[in-house]
Amino acid sequence: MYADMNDPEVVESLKYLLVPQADRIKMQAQPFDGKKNCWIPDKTEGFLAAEIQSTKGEEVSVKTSKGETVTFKKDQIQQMNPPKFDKCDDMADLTYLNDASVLCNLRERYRSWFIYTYSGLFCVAINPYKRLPIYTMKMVGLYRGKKRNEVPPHLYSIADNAYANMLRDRENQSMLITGESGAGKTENTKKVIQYFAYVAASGAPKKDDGKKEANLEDQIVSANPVLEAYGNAKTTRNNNSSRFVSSLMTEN
Ligand SMILES: Nc1ncnc2c1ncn2[C@@H]1O[C@H](COP(=O)(O)OP(=O)(O)OP(=O)(O)O)[C@@H](O)[C@H]1O
Repeated sequence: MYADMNDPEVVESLKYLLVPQADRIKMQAQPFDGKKNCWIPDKTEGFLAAEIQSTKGEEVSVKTSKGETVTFKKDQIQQMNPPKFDKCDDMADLTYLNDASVLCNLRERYRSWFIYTYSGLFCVAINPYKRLPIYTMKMVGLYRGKKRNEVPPHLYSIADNAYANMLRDRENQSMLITGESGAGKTENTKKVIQYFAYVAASGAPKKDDGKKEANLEDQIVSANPVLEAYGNAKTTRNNNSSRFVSSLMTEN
């Protein structure tokens, strides 16, 4: 199994996974001053970008991206990462790992329908509430056997790494899928099972009538309720997680 990067179906899927190089170059060209650009708290947006105008003792006067001038206490302001980190794939790479930078990175990615973002060993998934063309057989081909940094963030990569670890170490692997109600735990669990089904089916010998592949895949997917019941028993409700955000992580 492999993916042809020029295949129109693969190109369409990558629109929902990979930040185009041209966009990255454009983002990096944005003016930025590490001493002035910052995040401020905002009632509706959570955090807003702002520019420091002046500092007086513990008070900092900023101009927000909405054009207002507001004064905050120093400790209410959070440092902003340079534009080269905009829409970054792995938030563990951020220079400043504060709430504002993490949430605003997830928000910016979600605006472009990039629902998966790594945070170190975790993969954060945000519920898109619509079907994205990122769970196709061709996407399985793209992620199969690839290292995490060779492909854009996807839970297929987490699944594939777990599968590779199992084959290499001959050890059982587990995947923790956690998040609040409606975050997408069940959906993502199904996608992981679907990935293993595709991978297992593609390696299975075909019957004389050539129907073996679909057969094995159907069998694995039909075991979904059993696996799901097991998965839900392991799931913990994480009250700290943002609404509709779930995280996935493999453990040895
Ligand atoms: N990746 C996704 N793509 C498309 N739709 C999704 C995705 N993730 C979640 N959804 C949508 O959100 C709904 C809720 O997701 P899901 O049932 O997986 O949540 P959950 O975390 O298992 O909730 P609960 O803990 O209440 O069972 C799904 O029925 C589906 O419509």
